[in-house]
Amino acid sequence: MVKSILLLNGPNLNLLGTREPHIYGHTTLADVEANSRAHAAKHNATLDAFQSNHEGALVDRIQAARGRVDGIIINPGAYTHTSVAIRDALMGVGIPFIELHVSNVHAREPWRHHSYFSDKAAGIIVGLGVYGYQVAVEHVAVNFEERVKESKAAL
Ligand SMILES: O=C1C[C@@](O)(C(=O)O)C[C@@H](O)[C@@H]1O
Repeated sequence: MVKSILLLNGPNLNLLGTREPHIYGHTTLADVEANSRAHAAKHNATLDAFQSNHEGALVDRIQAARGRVDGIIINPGAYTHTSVAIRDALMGVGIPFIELHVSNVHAREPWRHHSYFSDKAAGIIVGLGVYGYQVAVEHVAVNFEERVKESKAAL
């Protein structure tokens, strides 16, 4: 059973709800996190949420999840397009993850089209607005069982 989910949000996602609402909508990060927790609970899973504007803090949080977390949902924000360090951290802990973007990055500036995460993600959710977080939680809680077994066997 998937018991423990970690939800990570990168830089500027603390401004959800007020930041460029025509792109990111009006829902706050606090609401996203509460809703994600509630959906995890429906599947008897716990969800920890962490947001940081600092790359190293996100790396530290991923490392601390090793052996404790079954699946990660990450919106790396702008680090999507730059961060080898966060990619390496995810690879290093071997925890399966979903990459998520509130906006459709592929319909935006060309430099948002490249991600350091997509080729390693179990799945990618883009452009569903904050509803994507709910989809990601449901998917991890219900469908990550096999991946969790594989990642635990590899530890
Ligand atoms: O900060 C963000 C948010 C984002 O990850 C999204 O959720 O759509 C897309 C990124 O390009 C951007 O830098």
